[in-house]
Amino acid sequence: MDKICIEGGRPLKGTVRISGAKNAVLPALAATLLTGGKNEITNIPRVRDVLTLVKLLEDLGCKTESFEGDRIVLDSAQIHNHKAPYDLVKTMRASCLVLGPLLARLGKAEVSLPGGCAIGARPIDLHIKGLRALGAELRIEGGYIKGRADKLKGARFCFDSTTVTGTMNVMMAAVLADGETILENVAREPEVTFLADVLNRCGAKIEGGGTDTLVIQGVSSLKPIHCAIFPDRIEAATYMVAAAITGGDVEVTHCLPQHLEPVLLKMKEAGVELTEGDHSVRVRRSGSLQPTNIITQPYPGFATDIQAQFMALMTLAEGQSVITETVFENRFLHAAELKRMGANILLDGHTAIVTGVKKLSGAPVMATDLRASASLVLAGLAAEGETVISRVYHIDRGYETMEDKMSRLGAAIRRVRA
Ligand SMILES: CC(=O)N[C@H]1[C@@H](OP(=O)(O)OP(=O)(O)OC[C@H]2O[C@@H](n3ccc(=O)[nH]c3=O)[C@H](O)[C@@H]2O)O[C@H](CO)[C@@H](O)[C@@H]1O
Ligand SMILES: C=C(OP(=O)(O)O)C(=O)O
Repeated sequence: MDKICIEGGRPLKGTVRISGAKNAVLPALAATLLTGGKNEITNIPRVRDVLTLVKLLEDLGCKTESFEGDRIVLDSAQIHNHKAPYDLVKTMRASCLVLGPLLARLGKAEVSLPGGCAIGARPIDLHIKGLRALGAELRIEGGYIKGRADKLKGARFCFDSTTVTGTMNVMMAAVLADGETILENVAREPEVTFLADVLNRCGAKIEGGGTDTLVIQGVSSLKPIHCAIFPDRIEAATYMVAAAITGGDVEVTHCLPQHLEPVLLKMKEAGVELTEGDHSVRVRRSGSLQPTNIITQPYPGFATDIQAQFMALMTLAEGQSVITETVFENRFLHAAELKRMGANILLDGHTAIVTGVKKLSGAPVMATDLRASASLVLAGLAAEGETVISRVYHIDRGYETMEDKMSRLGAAIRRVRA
């Protein structure tokens, strides 16, 4: 298994270009199952999850006509298989996004219960409830969700709590259902709104993207997708923290600051200097870091996917920060690894009390999930001495060429291949 080695203590300087959003491209790829032609998606990040989902779509019958650079042309005219097998689904949460489209397009689906980051139980009961409301018959058998739907019918459904991929799954099924569907208490993340826009440009009739209620008029077919993926807000936030934690000066370009408001606010509170452009943020820090408290929330709150990176930053603040994780019940696995580097973190249920220390020291640490891994890279960049991070396949799931981007900013970081 590959490792990443970092010699810390160098302030990062320069410009970094943000890639397309992993959590936006995955639903857009799954949505190609709903159309019956040549779909074209650009600004795709070359990350492991994308490659895995493309493989899964090919297994279902899609044909990759070309996948060069950041552009894919995927023909979904012939879908001959309705089974998403364990081997392809186990590593990635987003693979469950084929369930709604398969039911809508083929009237049947067998999808292995999804994997993804081990940050909580992550049930998919709300996906199932929503699809059942549209008339699908679903059961869990042998580790698979098995479903049939002769014809999906529009319905009114209220999610018990908000779910990002759950909203996407039910929305994708509803666009080809008979009649009107009203989905209440839906997720408002930009990735959900983007998916609704992409589908609308294919002929779907979805109103309410970005609000907590979606009203969907079913249509009989969709034209192929042509879309460009918007910038990854989590990657952007990660590089902003990299600049801040190393006391550097970095221009983060090709990003959308409006997707990052709570993070920008907290960085300012922490004493980081920010200069915002329309599609960029310059991040500088010369003074000390101040402690700040954060509470993760669904969008537009502070994203849980940035909690681990922010915790790394707060380990070096002058004082005590309280970090509360409300979205996932087990998303503090990075705390134990940060402590190996000298951080002072006390966990109490959903809360982490982080008391800033003067310095972190390089250490061997283990990546446990995607954003936890990013937080260890960030801590390693700031630490004295060498940090060796193992199990970095987690990073490869969601960050495009992270070592190259960090190296270009002046980090002493290298991958040791197994
Ligand atoms: C591929 C992708 O886009 N992943 C993102 C997506 O994950 P994902 O879509 O899995 O996250 P959800 O929004 O569904 O999860 C939110 C909470 O709802 C719970 N829940 C969810 C579904 C369900 O049927 N029942 C249930 O109880 C989950 O366990 C969790 O506690 O949104 C998360 C929250 O912003 C992000 O951290 C992930 O990066
Ligand atoms: C948790 C994440 O991914 P997944 O939902 O695929 O596990 C993430 O992107 O931070």
